[in-house]
Amino acid sequence: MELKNNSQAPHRGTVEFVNGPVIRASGMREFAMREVVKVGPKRLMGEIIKMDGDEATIQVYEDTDGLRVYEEVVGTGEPLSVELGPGLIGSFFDGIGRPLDSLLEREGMYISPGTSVNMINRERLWEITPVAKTGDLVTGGVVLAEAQETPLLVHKIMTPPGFEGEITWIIPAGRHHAGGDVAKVKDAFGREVSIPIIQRWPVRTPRPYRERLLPNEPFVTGQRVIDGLFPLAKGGTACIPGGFGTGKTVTQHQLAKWGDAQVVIYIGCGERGNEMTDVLEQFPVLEDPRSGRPLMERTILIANTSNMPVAAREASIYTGITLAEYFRDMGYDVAIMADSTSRWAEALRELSGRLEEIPAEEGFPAYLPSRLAEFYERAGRVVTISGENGSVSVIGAVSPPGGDFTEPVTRHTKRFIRCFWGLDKNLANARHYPAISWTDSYSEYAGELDEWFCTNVDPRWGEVRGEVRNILAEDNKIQQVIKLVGEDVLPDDQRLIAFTAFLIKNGYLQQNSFGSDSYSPPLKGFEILSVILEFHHKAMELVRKDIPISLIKDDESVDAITHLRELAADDRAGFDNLRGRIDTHLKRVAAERTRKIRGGE
Ligand SMILES: Nc1ncnc2c1ncn2[C@@H]1O[C@H](COP(=O)(O)OP(=O)(O)OP(=O)(O)O)[C@@H](O)[C@H]1O
Repeated sequence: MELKNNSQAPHRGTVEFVNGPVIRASGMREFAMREVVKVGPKRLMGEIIKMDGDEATIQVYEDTDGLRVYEEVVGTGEPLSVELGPGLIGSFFDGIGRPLDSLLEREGMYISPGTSVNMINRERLWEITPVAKTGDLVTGGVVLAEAQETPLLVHKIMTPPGFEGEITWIIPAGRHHAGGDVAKVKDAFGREVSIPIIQRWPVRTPRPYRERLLPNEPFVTGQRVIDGLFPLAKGGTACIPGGFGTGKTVTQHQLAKWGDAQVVIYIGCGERGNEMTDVLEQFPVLEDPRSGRPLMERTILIANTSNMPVAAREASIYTGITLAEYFRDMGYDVAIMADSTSRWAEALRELSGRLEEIPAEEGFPAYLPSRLAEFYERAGRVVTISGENGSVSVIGAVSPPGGDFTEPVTRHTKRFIRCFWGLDKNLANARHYPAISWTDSYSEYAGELDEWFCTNVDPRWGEVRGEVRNILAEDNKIQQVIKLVGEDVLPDDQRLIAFTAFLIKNGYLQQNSFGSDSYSPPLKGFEILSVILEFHHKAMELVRKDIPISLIKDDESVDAITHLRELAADDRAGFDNLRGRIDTHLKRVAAERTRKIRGGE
């Protein structure tokens, strides 16, 4: 992936023009498109984004204040790359992969321009166990050795993609520095090549895989509205658009904590300075609920510091997704969350303005959709080049100004994602959490995932899901009528639909992230819905026999439906007990009615 031979003397050019994070330089004929360069005496990091003869346009990832024309631009011979190896998990990086934890320690909250530091600490010792042995023939992606990176994750040190040869030396079991080699391999030309533990990969190039798999396994989140109505597949794409304070961050945290992934990559793109501090403060205290250990033991954070120029924010999502693909290649399920992609798109807009490009809608560049596609298209469940199954699921929050889902970032994002969890301001105002709208949201995976849920949860999964959606859609129309003429004029069958929808909303869709209901396994959600639907079917029979809805609703057993979520998923006796009480109540109502009719009342 090298752009040129590093042993050559670096190319040099001259700054001609500075416009914030965008500069133009001359004498650049020898440089390569997308090459990383160091600019000026502070050696600010930049990337060539346009070449025109002898001139190049460079986006600089650091503050260009004080930079002057005629200062030097020096090539590095490399595209923008990340380091891959043990030591990534639990770290905080900035958008271009500089480790914030060690920078914060060294430089404080405001990192000086030109500060360079390795992404992975070379000196750190790891207990490494070889997996391959001398004489093995290896190809790209083969696991050579393993290190217990954190109590929650084994790091697999692999051969780089595209590699082939015979192992002539393998690291012995024991404690080794991350900066060393893991193996030596004789390649097809008989040359002995060392494979380092820490490898590099250019962030804008997707890592290769063997085959894409169908998205037919769910990314179980433990959030009922998602798993039950708008499920995400492993390797799928989702977006969470929502206005200010509607619950994007809480939802992303829930997915990070409970989502079906061994590795979480969280990209915080904040506008306000304190948003980044929030991310850096909130994440380390989050607990992995399944193991009781810190969530950071399977998480990497990428936070864009408020004092970093927009270009670094633009790069952050590529840095994040490359790290995700690396762990996918080890055979892990990885979830990547970007909060919020609107701030990332604003970075694109600002850069485009500086480049004096002709703006498209609302000032965003015309290539906004293709950039969004580049990000979301790197999601997927795949067979890796070494034959393992791994996945990268991508979940992007969007913050549309004023909660308007027709603005360009939300609209274009919708073209590339298959799961849309729209947050509704009215629900958030009514403190219905998660405020995921059941009318605006959709999942294009639901059909493909039904089979998995039918096999692994209950054979009636698809049927129940369909009926619940119908009731909610019907209720939507009924609510419009109620708004106009009130509930009293509605026929009882419609009032029952509205009541069942109320039970679904309050007993199933609402889920408090901060209590014991924070994680709801699919089986529990299914049990709740089946109790609600059983009640609905029996109640509808009574309504058809002209039994007033007021009698049907009026019982403690019916009220108790909205408390079913307090039961544990495997509390079969608890669910059956309520089923029994509802049944007794409805039978009693029917019997009383029959007695009254016989008695001529
Ligand atoms: N699932 C939930 N359960 C309980 N409370 C919730 C839930 N979702 C959101 N909230 C409440 O809503 C508040 C705002 O949520 P959050 O900070 O996630 O919104 P946001 O959309 O990220 O806001 P911003 O636009 O400022 O980034 C939270 O502090 C919390 O009180």
